[in-house]
Amino acid sequence: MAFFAHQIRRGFSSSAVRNVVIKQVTIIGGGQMGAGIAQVAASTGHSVTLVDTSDDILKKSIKTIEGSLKRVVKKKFADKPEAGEEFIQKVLKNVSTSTDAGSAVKSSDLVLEAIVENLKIKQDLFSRLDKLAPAHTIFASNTSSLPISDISSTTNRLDRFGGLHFFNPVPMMKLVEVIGTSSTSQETFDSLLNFSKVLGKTPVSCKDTPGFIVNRLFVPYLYEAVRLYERGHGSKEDIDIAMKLGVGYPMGPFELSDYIGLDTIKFIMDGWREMDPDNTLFAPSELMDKLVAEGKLGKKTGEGFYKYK
Ligand SMILES: C[C@H](O)CC(=O)SCCNC(=O)CCNC(=O)[C@H](O)C(C)(C)COP(=O)(O)OP(=O)(O)OC[C@H]1O[C@@H](n2cnc3c(N)ncnc32)[C@H](O)[C@@H]1OP(=O)(O)O
Ligand SMILES: NC(=O)c1ccc[n+]([C@@H]2O[C@H](COP(=O)([O-])OP(=O)(O)OC[C@H]3O[C@@H](n4cnc5c(N)ncnc54)[C@H](O)[C@@H]3O)[C@@H](O)[C@H]2O)c1
Repeated sequence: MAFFAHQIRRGFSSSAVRNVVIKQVTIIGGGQMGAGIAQVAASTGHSVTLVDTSDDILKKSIKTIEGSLKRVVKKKFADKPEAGEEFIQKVLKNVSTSTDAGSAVKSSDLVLEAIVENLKIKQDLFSRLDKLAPAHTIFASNTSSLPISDISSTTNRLDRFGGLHFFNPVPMMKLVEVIGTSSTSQETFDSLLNFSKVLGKTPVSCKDTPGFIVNRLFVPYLYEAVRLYERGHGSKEDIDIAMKLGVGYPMGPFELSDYIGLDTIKFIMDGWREMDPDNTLFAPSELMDKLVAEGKLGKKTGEGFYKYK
């Protein structure tokens, strides 16, 4: 009876009664997050195909992975540089690239999407891949803020669909939020939890609620820092110093917003405000709107709250 109730809660489906051991991974989107996830998956022995829209972007993704691996081995193989170089080559061998997502998913146990934060584009991608991936393949999204149940709604594998939310920079941040919708099967959820552990991360279980755990607490904090600055209650520099030295955060809110990307943070907040316009935690910021409109998105464009050129 308990088993049955449990299956109903997670959405039982006969096609999902076993745990999938994830070996072959397709990651769609080779940007900040996709490249980082590919690196960590390849470093832990998975066979990874990284997919993006052009070979030029993918070349950049591999360069990013290489650069990050060099930082990792500098520590891990401090006394054995040759073993470090060997490790890098071994990891890079585990990563192949493709601009053809349809072919890449055909031999995948997991398809993890880290493309642009846009519901329609994510839905279209998964709807197309749903028809091409094997039945056992689990689909997951790395979305920061969109409901997983909205992204999965265009597929016929609701029981094999969940969220895997990584943190930036992926090689350094230990947390993964594993998100189950009301339709995600227990087997899929367990496979995603287990995959996160095999990557060397610590997973936490989340409901499919706005911002899951971290972003629901964290994004209003980033916005309040900007509003505090707009009210003239402190300089950007002092607010950053205060949060680093006062509560031990590794980066202040302005440094971190620039690091994540102001477009990403604004997109998250705009979406929540649309859902709940009277919630003062979701109030807009004129400065944030202005910077994003000017294309000053943070580190990735050379300027955000601070200049990086
Ligand atoms: C919005 C989304 O949905 C959710 C999110 O992702 S929210 C964002 C979450 N991320 C954070 O909060 C990041 C907060 N910042 C930090 O933890 C740290 O500042 C940081 C790890 C990014 C960098 O650390 P910091 O001490 O400031 O700088 P730095 O000295 O360059 O790096 C520290 C170590 O990390 C390593 N490192 C940093 N980035 C790395 C990367 N991308 N790859 C590999 N190694 C990296 C460095 O090599 C260095 O190693 P060392 O200690 O052996 O020298
Ligand atoms: N930046 C962060 O700190 C962070 C943290 C956690 C989660 N996320 C989420 O991860 C996702 C990716 O964010 P990012 O910061 O890596 O973005 P990014 O802009 O760095 O990378 C996105 C990549 O996806 C590619 N892409 C776009 N549409 C595609 C398609 N249809 N097929 C294949 N590739 C496509 C782009 O060319 C680009 O290389 C977003 O959903 C974001 O909300 C971001």
